Amino acid sequence: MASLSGLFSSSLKPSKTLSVKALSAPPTRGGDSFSFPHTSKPTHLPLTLSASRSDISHTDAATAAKKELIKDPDALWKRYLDWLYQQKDLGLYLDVSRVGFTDEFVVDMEHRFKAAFKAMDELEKGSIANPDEGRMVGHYWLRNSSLVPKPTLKTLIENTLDSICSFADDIIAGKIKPPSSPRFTQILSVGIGGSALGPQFVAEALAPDNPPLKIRFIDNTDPAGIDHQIAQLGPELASTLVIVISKSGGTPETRNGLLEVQKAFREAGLNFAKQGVAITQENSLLDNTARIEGWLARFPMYDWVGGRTSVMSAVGLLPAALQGIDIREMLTGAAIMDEATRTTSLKNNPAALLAMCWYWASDGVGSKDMVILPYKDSLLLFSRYLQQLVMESLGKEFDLDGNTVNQGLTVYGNKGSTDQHAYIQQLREGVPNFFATFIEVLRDRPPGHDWELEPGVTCGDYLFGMLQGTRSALYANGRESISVTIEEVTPRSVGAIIALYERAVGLYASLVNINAYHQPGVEAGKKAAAEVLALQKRVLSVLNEASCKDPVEPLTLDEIADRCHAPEEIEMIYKIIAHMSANDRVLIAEGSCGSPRSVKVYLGECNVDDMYA
Ligand SMILES: O=P(O)(O)OC[C@H]1O[C@H](O)[C@H](O)[C@@H](O)[C@@H]1O
Repeated sequence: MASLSGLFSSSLKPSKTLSVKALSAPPTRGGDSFSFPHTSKPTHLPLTLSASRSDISHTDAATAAKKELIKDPDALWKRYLDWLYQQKDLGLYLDVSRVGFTDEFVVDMEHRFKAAFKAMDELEKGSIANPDEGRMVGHYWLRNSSLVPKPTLKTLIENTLDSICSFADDIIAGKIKPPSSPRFTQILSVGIGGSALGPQFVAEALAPDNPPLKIRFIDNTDPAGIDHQIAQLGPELASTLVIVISKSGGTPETRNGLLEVQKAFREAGLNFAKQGVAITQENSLLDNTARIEGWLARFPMYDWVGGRTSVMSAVGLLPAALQGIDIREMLTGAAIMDEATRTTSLKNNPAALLAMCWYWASDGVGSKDMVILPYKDSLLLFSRYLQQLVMESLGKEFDLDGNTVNQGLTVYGNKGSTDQHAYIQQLREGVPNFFATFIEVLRDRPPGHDWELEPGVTCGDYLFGMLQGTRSALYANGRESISVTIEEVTPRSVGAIIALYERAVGLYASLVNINAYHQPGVEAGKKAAAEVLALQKRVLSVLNEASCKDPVEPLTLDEIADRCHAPEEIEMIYKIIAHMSANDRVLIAEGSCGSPRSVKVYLGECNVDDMYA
C-alpha cells in the first residue's frame, strides 16, 4: 500500500515561487521521507488576509479576515503543502490548511507556545502540574516508563503492564475460569466517565468481529439500563468477568452498578467474588472491598493519572487485552506520538498545530465549537471520548491566576457520512459557530476484500468523496476545518490519536492559562445530588411516621415540607413525590387528586422501625 508520503514525490513542483515571509526561525521537518521540493525555507503563502494585531485577542480585522478565507485554488494547494504535517512511522497526517490563521498570528503565538512547551516539559519531568490537587500528571509515563521521575513508579508501571498481559492471556486460554463454566466468554465493565469512555472508544474502534470475550458496559445508575445489560447476558452471566473500574473507588453510579450486578449474581446462585475484578486506587473503598471479599484480581490506578487520561492504564488496557486487542501496539503508537509532540518546533508538532488552530478558531475563549467528524464507523465514539478529554480539561471557571475566565471548548459529533443526513445542513449554511475536524481513514477494507459496486467506484470511494465534498463545501462557505488522516484503524493509530489529543489539550490549556487536570465542577454536581437524596430520606421519614398512624394520615406537599422543616424545598419535594409515585413507592389518597398542592400521599406500608431515620 503506497503511503501518502509515497504520493508526494519530486514530481510535485510548485508552479511558481511566491514572495513569502519566512518565519524567524524556519522550522525543519522531522526526519521523515515526506517532503516537498519547494524552497529550503518554509514558505507561507501571501494570504488574502491583512489582519495584524499587537496582541492575540482577535480584532475586528482578524474576524473580518476569518471570513476572507483563501479562494485561489493554487494558493490553497500551496498552503496545504506548506502546512501538511506527516508522521511516517504512524502513517498519520494533519492538515490545518483550511484554518485561516495568519502568519502574524503564528508569530504572535510563539511566546505562548514557548511557555506551553516549557510547562509540558516540566510536567513530564514530574512537576506538580495539577496545582489545585497538588498532583503530578503522569499519563505520558504509562507509555514510556523511562520518563518516570521515581524508580518505584517505573517498576509499578512495568509490573502492572506485565500482570495485565498475563492475566488476560490466562483468562483467554481458560487457565483462569469461572466456577461453573469452562471459560470466560463475556466482560461486563462497570464504571463511568473516564472509567468507561476510554474502554468504550477502544472497544468500538478495535475489538475484532469475534473477540475472545465480548464486552458490554454499565456506565450509569439507570436501573433499566442495568437490567437490560444483565438480561442480555442471560445465562452467560455465569461466564462473565465483571470489571469494576473506579479511580476514586467511591463514585455513586459505579457503586450502584456493582450492587445491582452482585444482586443478579446472588439471584443466579453465582459467587461474584470468583468473577469480579477491581481497577482502582490502592486502599480505596472499592479496593478494600475487592480485597476483603477475595475478588479474582485487582489492578492499580494512580493519583497521577486522571480519569480522562487513564485509557493507557489498566482502565483501558485490561478490557482491551481481554478482547484480543494488541495493547502493546496501542502503547507504542501513543509513545511515538508523544515523542513527535515533544518538539518545540510548532510546524513539526501536530499537537501544537491543533492547539494553535483551536485558539485561532475559537479566539482562545471557546467562541466556536469543535465538531468531530470521523468518516469511519469504528471511530464513532471518538467524539464522545473527546467530550470528556477536552471539556472536562478545558471547561474551567478560573485560570491559574484566579481570574474568572469560564474557559472551554465544546465538542460534539458522531460520524460521517451519516451526519450529512442530520446536522451538517446547519454546519454548511447555518450559524457559523464551529470548526470541524475530519478524521479520515485511508484504508477502506483489508487487502483483497474490496469490490466495485459500480464501474471504477467502491463503497469506500463514496465515503471518501463525502468527506472531501463536505470539507470543500464547508470551506467554500467560510467554515474552517482540520483534517487528521490515518492509513487505517489499528491499535497503533488509535493509541496515536489518543496521545495526539491528550497533548493538544495540555498545550492548549497552557495557552489559555488554566489547569487541565482537575474537575472542581464535578464535585459540585455530586454534592447537589447528595443533598437531593438527603431530602428524600427526610420526606420518607415524615411519610413513614404519618403512615404508621391508625388511621393512616396522608399528607399534602405543604404538610410534608413543613414537617421536613424545608418549606423552601417544596418544589424538590414535589419532584421527589412525583418520582416515587411513578414507581409505586408512595400512594395517592382517595379523592385527593387535583393540583399538586391538594394531593395527599402516604406510604403503602409503614415501617415501625423507621429505616429512614
Ligand atoms: O473513576 P472514578 O473515580 O469512578 O471517576 C469517574 C469519573 O468521575 C468524575 O466524573 C470525574 O470528573 C471524571 O474525571 C471521572 O472519570
